[in-house]
Amino acid sequence: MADITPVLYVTRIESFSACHRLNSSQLGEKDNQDIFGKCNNPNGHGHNYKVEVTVKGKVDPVTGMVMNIVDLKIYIQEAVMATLDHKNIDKDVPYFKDIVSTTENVAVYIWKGLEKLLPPNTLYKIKIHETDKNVVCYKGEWM
Ligand SMILES: Nc1nc2c(c(=O)[nH]1)N=C([C@H](O)[C@H](O)COP(=O)(O)OP(=O)(O)OP(=O)(O)O)CN2
Ligand SMILES: [Zn+2]
Repeated sequence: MADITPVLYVTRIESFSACHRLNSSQLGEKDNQDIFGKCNNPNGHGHNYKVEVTVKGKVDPVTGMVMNIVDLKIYIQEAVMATLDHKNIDKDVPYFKDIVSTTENVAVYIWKGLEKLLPPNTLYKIKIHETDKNVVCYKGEWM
C-alpha cells in the first residue's frame, strides 16, 4: 500500500493601507457614478486591508513544516506590502492602469504576484478583508 501523507494549510495574515477609486475606463462618467456611487469619488478613499495568504502542502518530515512562515512572510513582503502598502492602487500600481481596483481584482493581482515567488502548486487561497464587512476570496480558479 502506498504511503499516505497528510496535507495541511498554513495561513499568514498581513495588513496594508491603500487608497483607490472605483472607476472603469470602459465606462463614461455617468455610468461610473451610477455603478460605483460614493466609491467613484474623484479623490478616492482609503482602506486598511487585511490579507490572508494560505499555502497548502505536505509536512516535511524533517522540518515539520509545510513551508517556513518566515519565508512566506518574505514573499508577502515582496508581492503585497512593497507594491500596495501606503499606495494609491490606481496610480502607483501599473497593473491597475486599466483594471478597476475592486477587491476581487486586488486578490487576483496578489495571487499572480505570489504565484511567481512561491514553490509551484503551493498557493491555495488569497482572502482579502477590504473592510470588516467586505471580504473576497480567490483560489486561482478560472471559468
Ligand atoms: N464586488 C465589490 N463591490 C464593491 C467593492 C469591491 O471591491 N467589490 N468595493 C467597494 C468600495 O471600495 C467601498 O469602499 C466599500 O464601501 P462600503 O460597502 O460602503 O464599505 P463598508 O461595508 O465598510 O461600509 P458600510 O457603509 O458600513 O456598509 C464597493 N463595492
Ligand atoms: Zn474602496
